[in-house]
Amino acid sequence: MKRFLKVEDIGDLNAAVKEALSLKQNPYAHQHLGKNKTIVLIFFNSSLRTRLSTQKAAMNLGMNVMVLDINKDGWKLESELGVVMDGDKPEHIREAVPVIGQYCDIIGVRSFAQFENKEDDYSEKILNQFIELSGKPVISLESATRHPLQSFADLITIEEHKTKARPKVVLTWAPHPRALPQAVPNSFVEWMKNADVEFVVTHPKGYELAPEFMEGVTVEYDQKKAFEGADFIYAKNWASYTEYGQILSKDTSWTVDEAHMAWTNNAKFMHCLPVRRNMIVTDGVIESPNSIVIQEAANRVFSAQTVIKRMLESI
Ligand SMILES: NCCC[C@H](NC(=O)CCC(=O)O)C(=O)O
Ligand SMILES: NC(=O)OP(=O)(O)O
Repeated sequence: MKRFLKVEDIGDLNAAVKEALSLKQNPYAHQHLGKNKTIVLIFFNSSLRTRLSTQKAAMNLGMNVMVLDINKDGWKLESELGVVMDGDKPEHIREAVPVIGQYCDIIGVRSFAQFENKEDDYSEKILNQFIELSGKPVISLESATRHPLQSFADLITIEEHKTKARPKVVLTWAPHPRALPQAVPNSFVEWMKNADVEFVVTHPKGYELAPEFMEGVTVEYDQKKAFEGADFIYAKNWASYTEYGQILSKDTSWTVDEAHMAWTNNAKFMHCLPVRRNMIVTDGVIESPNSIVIQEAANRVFSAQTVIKRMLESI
């Protein structure tokens, strides 16, 4: 595997989940695979889970791990061509990325949507420069449009907790004080479309996700109808795609509380975290026995470990 940016990169989903669950059973079975191999994790944005779980995954495989918070500890990077660099950015991404490539065997990069320009975000301007210029396999640690390690962990978690062959999974928008990227919902849609689940997305009007992700996906604007019969509720906020990066609603009637969960088929509650309590979800729901957010975060190690293992096997 040369890159992990989207669902197609992992191939057969059942095989991938099986491999992840086998690594979960025996995390150190391949600890010699990564000997004398180095992974560099570059963060343009904050992280708790992705940083720690990806480090842990690489360490389980015996790799050396280097992590750089590029905005805090590196030089601020210019990414435009033709700029006279007389401002606050001392280094160009076109030198920085090939240099990073000299120091490692695999690169992970986190670079969120910046909401300045929809085309720049949706063309994955930053991530693509890592692919183009590093000369090394690249793993997305959440890009402008996708968060595939999260969605892979979500799928593993659904597989572990489902009580029927084809569960109903509902992605629900929920309110938030800030404008958040569409990466997590886009990716979740992409993975659920390819999984054996009944999948419904619910959100207020104006929060339609990009058509390239939503083709063939059921949208139910009535949140109660969407929740009826659900086995998994996956909550997430995102800012508007059509009115790019705008907050159109902070309607707290969309907050997932006990009354919402009562509409479901005793559904499990999921969220990628970090989550703002009593905006996205109430204390009661996230602390209830049906909340599987910690198990979901735990599976981040095994989604990452599956991907890194496959990359090491193909180096
Ligand atoms: N990696 C998981 C989610 C990361 C990011 N959340 C955030 O930025 C939350 C920040 C806040 O709550 O202020 C997102 O939605 O894409
Ligand atoms: N879920 C997730 O990616 O968390 P972090 O942003 O903390 O890495």
